[in-house]
Amino acid sequence: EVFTALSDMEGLLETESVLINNLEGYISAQEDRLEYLRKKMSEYQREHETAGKDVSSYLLNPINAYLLTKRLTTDWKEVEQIMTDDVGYQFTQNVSNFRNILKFPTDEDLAGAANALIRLQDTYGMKTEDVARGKLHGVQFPIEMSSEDCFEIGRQTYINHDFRHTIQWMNEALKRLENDSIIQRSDVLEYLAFSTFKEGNVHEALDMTNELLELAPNHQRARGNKYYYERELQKYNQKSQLRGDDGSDDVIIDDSLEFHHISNPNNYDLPERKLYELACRGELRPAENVLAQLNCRYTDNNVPFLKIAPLKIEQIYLDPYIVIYHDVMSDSEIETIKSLARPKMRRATVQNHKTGELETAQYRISKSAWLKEEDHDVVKTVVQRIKDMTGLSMETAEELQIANYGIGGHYEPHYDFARKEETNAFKNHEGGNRIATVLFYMTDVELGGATVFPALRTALWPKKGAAAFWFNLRRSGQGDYKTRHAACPVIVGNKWVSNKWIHERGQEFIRPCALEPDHDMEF
Ligand SMILES: O=C(O)CCC(=O)C(=O)O
Ligand SMILES: [Fe+2]
Repeated sequence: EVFTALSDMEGLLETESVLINNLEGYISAQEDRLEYLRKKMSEYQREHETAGKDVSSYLLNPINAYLLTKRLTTDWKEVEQIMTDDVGYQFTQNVSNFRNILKFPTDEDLAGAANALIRLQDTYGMKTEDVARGKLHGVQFPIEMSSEDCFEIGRQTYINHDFRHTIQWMNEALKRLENDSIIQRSDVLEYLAFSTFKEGNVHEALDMTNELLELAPNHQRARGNKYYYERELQKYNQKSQLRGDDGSDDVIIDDSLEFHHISNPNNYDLPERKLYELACRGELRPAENVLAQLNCRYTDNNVPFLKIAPLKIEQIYLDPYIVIYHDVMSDSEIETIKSLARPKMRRATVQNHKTGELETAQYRISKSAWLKEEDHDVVKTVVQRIKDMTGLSMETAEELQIANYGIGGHYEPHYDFARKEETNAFKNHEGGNRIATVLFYMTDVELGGATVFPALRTALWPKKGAAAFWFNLRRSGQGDYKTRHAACPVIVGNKWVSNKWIHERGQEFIRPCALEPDHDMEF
């Protein structure tokens, strides 16, 4: 699939330009053909008119007699031939050939891309109307979706049984419907009515179905539905008469409600999902007393090389310890790493908690690749730099992982360390658990795509050349549950990151563990 990484979607524009050229060729072949027929027609018309002025004398001339006969035999056969000629054949043949040599998205890609839009809408609380008008998270882009575009998203959410979004998108499709639209008002109404019913509003579903039946009186499914909705309403009314109310209020789902429901960011008891969303939107910050202790500084870690170019460290959080190192990967290193990774990129997998198997999942959408130090000197240099930055041993660290996120690409809240209950935990990894994570940002991201720590109310915004570093384990060796973090969906931009997971073994004398469990010392 191509939708999981932006780097893979670039080829699609090339495909499109080839298809446009082919269509252009087809149209001009058709035009040539019509042009030829039009010329023939006026010739015949002219002759025919001349003949019609004086029929008998026209035919008295043997040449005219011959020409008329010829027109009605060979000439008309030729016209017939041209009319039945399959000009399209060569061009459709071309398209079949393109399918073998050019990159095409699949139905799965279409579903993935539509789901990505819905995910963005939910995470960032964007109104359907705004998205359809090209307004994303407050930024206006020169895009206007057509009725068909909205209908297609609605169809996708319908397939996913997501009736709430189906209603929203079908309503947008309805608003945009024009006389020359490919889809019919009745098509939209059918989806809209059924989803409205599924969301509990039977009255409205019935009204829509009646409207649909006015447009298409013989619509069999609509007739069936109408009967069904009426029966449902009857049953409901009978029940409410028994209860003694007037039965006129069925459940109304107001989809505008969710957008007016604003979580108060100062509420410290929000569920993780809300914290995650607010952090992704840039609406959360740590408490003042946490922020007050932070600083930015230069350090050389006593590494000779860093004395010349000291590290710029920005503290983000103290417990757990999270920092950003600025300017630790150069543009040329980034380019080299991207080109080494590109041919190896595969859809990112996650480990199944129970079976330990690697599998793809909706909650992690990106493509990734692994690079070894032997692959290129630049990888070796970068790993050495991580060692200098962190002072930690790279002996038991994993290879460098490179990831690219597509539109809507994300990684929902997770821990980088393995938990005790996990079957195939890194506990079995000879290097022990993942003590720390280094995450290099290899691009800026125009909109969205932050790395967030919901429990810490903290968001890190991708900045090309910078790297985030945090400890996943407490000094006791126990996993630090406050390090749960996520990659927010990318709204606009191409997010490339690379990370190095550093393991416990080899760090014993560098970051000694505390004697008492969970009693943390200053780092
Ligand atoms: O890409 C990000 O911002 C975070 C990625 C991450 O957490 C991971 O790959 O484990
Ligand atoms: Fe992670």
